[in-house]
Amino acid sequence: MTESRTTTFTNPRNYTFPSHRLRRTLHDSTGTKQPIVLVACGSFNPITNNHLRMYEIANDFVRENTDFEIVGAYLSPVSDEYGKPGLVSAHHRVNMCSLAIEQESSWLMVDPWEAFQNYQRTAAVLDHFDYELNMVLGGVSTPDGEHRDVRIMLLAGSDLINTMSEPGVWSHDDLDRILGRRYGTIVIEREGYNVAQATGNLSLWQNNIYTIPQLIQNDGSSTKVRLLFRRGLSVQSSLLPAVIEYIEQNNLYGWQVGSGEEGQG
Ligand SMILES: Nc1ncnc2c1ncn2[C@@H]1O[C@H](COP(=O)(O)OP(=O)(O)OP(=O)(O)O)[C@@H](O)[C@H]1O
Ligand SMILES: NC(=O)c1ccc[n+]([C@@H]2O[C@H](COP(=O)(O)O)[C@@H](O)[C@H]2O)c1
Repeated sequence: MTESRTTTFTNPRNYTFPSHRLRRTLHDSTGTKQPIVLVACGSFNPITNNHLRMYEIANDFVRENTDFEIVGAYLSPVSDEYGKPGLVSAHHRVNMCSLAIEQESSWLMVDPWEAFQNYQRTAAVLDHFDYELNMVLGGVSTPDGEHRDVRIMLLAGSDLINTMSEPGVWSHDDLDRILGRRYGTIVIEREGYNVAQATGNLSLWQNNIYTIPQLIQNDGSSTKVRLLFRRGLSVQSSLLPAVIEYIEQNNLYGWQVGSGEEGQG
């Protein structure tokens, strides 16, 4: 790769890049697979079973349809400075993500890098992963001991990719970085956001956009879960038990007059 790498980053205090579940040696012995790491950026307010399901869907898709091999996968909760109405503190959102993956997953990791500092654009987040994985850790190896750089890929729902065609939300330079040859995206169809429509204006980068139609549609969202909480209704099928317990113990998402959330959903 000839593009230059960003190498200057501000880390939160006491930050360590999580790599305990990263696979450092490829399974593939044919030499044809490209190692990739999945990174989903978002509010995770709170993390839902649908967020976790995204990784399963992507894993099946990658195995069956691509020459990629997934060596790691991360959730990257957004900074409090993102300022979305109803966003609970990064501390709670990171804790909920950690509890969820501890309980449910053997391969996902939570990276608190963007959560615990100023707002970082998604392109900068992917640059941070590229730097940590390829410059600091030195990428991964083939079974024969050959070095391979890891390709970072944004894992996203089609609603997020749809915003890439909205004027003023993403800069052309950032889109070129995220969807260019170095990175790329795996897009999971989300009800109400047809994948072809969501990616229609991004044809410049079509070779690096992998779209996955959903076999079983699921219109769940964190917004809907917050609404259920406020109304005192059951959330058992949307969240993991450890996440529900955490929310109750910390009294999150309760009805608050003037929170700006009333009536959304
Ligand atoms: N049901 C779903 N199907 C497909 N993708 C999803 C689903 N829920 C969340 N995602 C994706 O997960 C990523 C992080 O999402 P985010 O935390 O913003 O969830 P959200 O449910 O959209 O949140 P909110 O309702 O608070 O706006 C985004 O790429 C989003 O598209
Ligand atoms: N220009 C950008 O980098 C840009 C624009 C819009 C959203 N995003 C990211 O997409 C995610 C969106 O999350 P929500 O769906 O919860 O709003 C966040 O991680 C946010 O940082 C990035």
